[in-house]
Amino acid sequence: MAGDSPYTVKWGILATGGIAETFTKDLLTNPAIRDVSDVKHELVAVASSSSADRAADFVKRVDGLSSVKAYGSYAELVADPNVDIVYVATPHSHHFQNTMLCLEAGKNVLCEKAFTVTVAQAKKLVDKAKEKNLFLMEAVWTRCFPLSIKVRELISSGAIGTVYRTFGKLVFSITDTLACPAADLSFGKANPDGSLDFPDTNRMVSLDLAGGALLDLGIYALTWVFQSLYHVQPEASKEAPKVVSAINKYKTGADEQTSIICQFPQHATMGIATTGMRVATDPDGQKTAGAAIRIQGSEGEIQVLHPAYRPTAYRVIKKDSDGKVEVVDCPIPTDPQRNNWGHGMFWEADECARCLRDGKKQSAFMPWEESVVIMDVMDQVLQQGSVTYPALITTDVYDAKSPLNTGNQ
Ligand SMILES: NC(=O)C1=CN([C@@H]2O[C@H](COP(=O)(O)OP(=O)(O)OC[C@H]3O[C@@H](n4cnc5c(N)ncnc54)[C@H](OP(=O)(O)O)[C@@H]3O)[C@@H](O)[C@H]2O)C=CC1
Ligand SMILES: O=C1OC[C@@H](O)[C@H](O)[C@H]1O
Repeated sequence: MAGDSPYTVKWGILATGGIAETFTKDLLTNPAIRDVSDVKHELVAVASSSSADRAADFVKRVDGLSSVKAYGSYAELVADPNVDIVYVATPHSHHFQNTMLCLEAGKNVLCEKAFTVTVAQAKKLVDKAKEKNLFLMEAVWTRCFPLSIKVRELISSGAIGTVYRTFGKLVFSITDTLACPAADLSFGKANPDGSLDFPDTNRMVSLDLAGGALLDLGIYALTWVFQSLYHVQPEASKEAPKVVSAINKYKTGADEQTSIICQFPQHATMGIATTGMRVATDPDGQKTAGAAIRIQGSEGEIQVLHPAYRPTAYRVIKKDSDGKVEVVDCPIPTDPQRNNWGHGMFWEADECARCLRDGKKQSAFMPWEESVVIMDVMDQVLQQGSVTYPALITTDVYDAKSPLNTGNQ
């Protein structure tokens, strides 16, 4: 239980790329900006697989304290007794090996999405966390937003009646499509010559880094399908969906456009998740294209506005609303003491802190079982679309000396 003084969690950051920086800056904001006083966060160590200098540069970039340890290997980070929990911020390809490295060393873990490359890897991580009695959570930060909590409450309280269908789409593109009239989230990433605006070695499209739309972006469309049609169901009646999907591949072999139907026959519900890097929902960047997610019930509809991964508004349209739409803004707070920084990842950090404080090994927002079921869906989709990743990143055999852990890959 919470005492008078906040429970402090000491974080270690594994990798020094884009999202590691964003997350760490959120960690360092004052919890008071989001009305939080029961937990707080301390950055104690950062590791880069490239060099200790790179880790030290990272600490400077995020304006961390000079006492923060800067390591030149992931192994040193997980051996640091001062670290309570490690945030794994490497590409998807690395998550299984890196998270295992942490768990084997006795560290609690918050691991970036997508949790793993295969469902077998996800199950092994969960088994290891159980065996070691450690906290483990897939970092689907959107689930920890007050907006998500509110939407889940609305669904559970019957605000839109019985929910039958959810549309969710997350796309990187420059053009919209007639093929998906419902929901969307997009960025302009298609070049006039037909290529995508990433080098073939970039983690978005490289098979070596488990690239592709599904694992990077489609997971958010699935997040909303699962939050609305699965998560809110009583434990006893939860059913894994039947999955029908289609994939268009990019020249690298990764999926560039993917559509998924999740059918929950016992509940008579369906979730339609689409993702891609070639079609757009928000082509003008002005959110004029409308809802990113549509959750449709017998008495009305909840629409979550673009972007699906970091939404700041939703609306409720009741069947008998007579043209009136309730629009609810949920802005992300910023910290005036830290250059008005605030991205929204602090809510998942707070959730981790509360779980650690309360001795919980998993978060109710993103339970292990749900991470595994979603990985199973994505695994099936990749198989249905014949996307094949290299053995190095699909193996579910842990290897402390894997190049994915030592940084030679
Ligand atoms: N929640 C969110 O909103 C977001 C989540 N993500 C997720 O975070 C993860 C990382 O994404 P992002 O930060 O954008 O990626 P970056 O490429 O920016 O950073 C990845 C970091 O991983 C480390 N790394 C180790 N081996 C490799 C390798 N072979 N190739 C590339 N990087 C390597 C590097 O750090 P070092 O050299 O220090 O070891 C690198 O800086 C992904 O799983 C992605 O899905 C990404 C963006 C947003
Ligand atoms: O998690 C994510 O959300 C935002 C996207 O820009 C990014 O590619 C993805 O990893």
